[in-house]
Amino acid sequence: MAEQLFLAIVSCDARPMELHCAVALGSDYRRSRVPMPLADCLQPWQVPHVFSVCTVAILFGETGLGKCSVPIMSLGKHKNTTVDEWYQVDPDPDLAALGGLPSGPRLRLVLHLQTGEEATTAAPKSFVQRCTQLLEAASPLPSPRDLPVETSDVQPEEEPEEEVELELVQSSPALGTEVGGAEAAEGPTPEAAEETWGAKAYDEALTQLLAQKEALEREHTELNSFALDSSGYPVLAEMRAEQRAISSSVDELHSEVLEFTAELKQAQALSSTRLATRRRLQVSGEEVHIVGYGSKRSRSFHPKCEMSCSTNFKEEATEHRPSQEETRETRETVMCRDEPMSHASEALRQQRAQLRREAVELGKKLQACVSQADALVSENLRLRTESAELEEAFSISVPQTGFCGTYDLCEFGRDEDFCSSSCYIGASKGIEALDWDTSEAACWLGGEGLDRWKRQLVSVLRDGHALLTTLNEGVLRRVGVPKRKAKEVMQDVEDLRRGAWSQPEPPLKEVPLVTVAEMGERARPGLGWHLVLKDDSLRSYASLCRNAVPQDMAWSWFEQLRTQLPWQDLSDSRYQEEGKYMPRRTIFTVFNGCNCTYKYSGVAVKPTIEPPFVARIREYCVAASGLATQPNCCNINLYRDGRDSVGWHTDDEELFEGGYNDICILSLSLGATRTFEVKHQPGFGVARGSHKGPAETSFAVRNGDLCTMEGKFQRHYLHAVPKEPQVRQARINLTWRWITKHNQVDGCPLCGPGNSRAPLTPSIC
Ligand SMILES: O=C(O)CCC(=O)C(=O)O
Ligand SMILES: [Fe+2]
Repeated sequence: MAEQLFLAIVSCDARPMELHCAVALGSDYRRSRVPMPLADCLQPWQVPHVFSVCTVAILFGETGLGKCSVPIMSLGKHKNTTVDEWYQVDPDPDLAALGGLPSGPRLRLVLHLQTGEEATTAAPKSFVQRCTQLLEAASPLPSPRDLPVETSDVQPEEEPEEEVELELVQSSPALGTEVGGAEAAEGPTPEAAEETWGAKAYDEALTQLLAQKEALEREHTELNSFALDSSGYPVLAEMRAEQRAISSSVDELHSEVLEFTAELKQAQALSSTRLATRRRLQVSGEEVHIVGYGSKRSRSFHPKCEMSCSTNFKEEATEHRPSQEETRETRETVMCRDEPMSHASEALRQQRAQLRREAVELGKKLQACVSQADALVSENLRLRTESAELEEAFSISVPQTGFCGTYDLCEFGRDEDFCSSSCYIGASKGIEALDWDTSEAACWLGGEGLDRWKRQLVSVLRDGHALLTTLNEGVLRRVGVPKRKAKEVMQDVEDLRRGAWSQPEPPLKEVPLVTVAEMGERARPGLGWHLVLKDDSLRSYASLCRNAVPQDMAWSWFEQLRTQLPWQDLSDSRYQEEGKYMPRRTIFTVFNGCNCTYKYSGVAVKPTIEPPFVARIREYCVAASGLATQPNCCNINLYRDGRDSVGWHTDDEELFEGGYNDICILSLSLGATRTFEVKHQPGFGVARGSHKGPAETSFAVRNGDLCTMEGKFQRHYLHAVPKEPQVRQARINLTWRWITKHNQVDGCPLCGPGNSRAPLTPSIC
């Protein structure tokens, strides 16, 4: 449906001489005089979007005095009617900063939002009449009879002249209004306006302000030259000292983490030596058993077994077993008995269990350190931002003293951007190093065995983020670790993770997070955003807004998406029989140059460039949620009927970094009503079968509903849309996400250090 705006600037109660205006709506921009000549008022403005804002700036020559904004939404209730209104002008910050203007002037605008299938480019009669009346009074104009005005209005019957709705806002006495003729009867007295805002007085004030501005700029330049000696700015120096102190605390914490991981490594080494011994002993034990029961296999047991036992084990084994002499004397008897063996292996089992408990404890401590380091890093970031702002204000170039920005190359050989913006010596650094330098990692292996490699790995993973989240068997195999060894390492790592996983997340007051329920309520008050899951200890939230999209619009989007998208049938190589497909159809859209493939549980969904009509749906939904930035990809599912579904899963893929960062996923439901189910993660590293079990929270998702999964939801919770065979209609679901770690393997052009950090809260994502 076409929408166009007619706009006239009738007067400005600041009333200096030679006022001009600049008007912008969407990509259209025009300049004119104040008051606007009628010919300019009759040029319609195409309204690009219901959320567009028309901005009117007032200029004195080239100097901006201020501007006012008219959201198109605010004219929605006055469609096809002429509105005459005074708007407050926000003073230009440069002028306001000089403290010169007591308050902003106001603009008198005549507005007419014209809609309807037959909207023409001709100005509506009521608008033309009103403008002519006011503009003639404000300044000499060409006769309207000379201008190309179409005589028939858009809806002449529905909108007869007498019923024209005019809304007049009364001017404040302080500002007054300068109008003549017919207008004078509607506004405050012209005398009052003259007293306060005479043109002459205004011009003088402006000249004074400009002189004041120049003087301040001179002073500013002088201050800057003085400020080159940073000791002149104790605040800045203090902040630098604080920043240095925090940096060294972060360093201390890292060393602590390194100590913990080294301790763990030692424990692992001890445990694997003992395990190996036990295995050898078990083999020998079996042989004893076989010989004792008269098997034909008659390899000797003692010498071989004893030789292969470590000194360590020998000591333990002798506590439980007869001496060699005794054994020789009673060989037949002893060979029939396996109690000593089972005692020894029981002791080893207990030791192993003890070691695992210790690993869990170490994991907890590690997580506590990681959280503390997180909080310090945020504090550091805050201070850095503040000091950067101060520096910018004073234009001081003081050499950096922290660990950011001082290196040309970071320790992984990346350029300084990689560690400059926050020097987050954490997840991204360790993980990136691992992903990007696999040949380096393989070289560490270099014949020296896994222990050597593990030592290097631990030092690469530094603060433990990657160790806790992204290290998996695949990564180990990629750098050449043999399958069995990779499994062993992962078992230990998962003990560590279990310990860490049970730890609470950092409190909100330390690392703040704003939910979409709050942002949506702020952006669209009364739309109905509320929380359906609030778990502060796990920083996990879900927000819901019923009917965020009006029913008609939602159904028409549903039909458009269903019929126009190139839906794909995916086969999950891990869980699907050959030739069978996942129980839903899918498409993964990307934009802004991203080229990442979406990979999850054995499926690789190639990206499709987001079609323009999907972009419009996205913009609408993001605006309704109050999110500050646009997501850059969307997973779209088509559930053909209630037999289609998605099983328990978490969207913690590396692309979104949701396994360890606060992230946000925004979801729109269209078509049939289905149930959305949520439950806690059973624990990291636990086999998939344990995803069985009932939902803990569930709610219906209906046509036009928006909902979210936020914070660490993807780390701690699972979600699903179960089969509901009674549902006959189709449903489409769009989940918008923010890719923060673009995939190098796919050759995504956005891959690189600058894109590697995940948003910490949805408000800055
Ligand atoms: O259909 C839904 O509501 C959920 C879809 C989902 O979880 C996903 O696409 O990852
Ligand atoms: Fe999901």
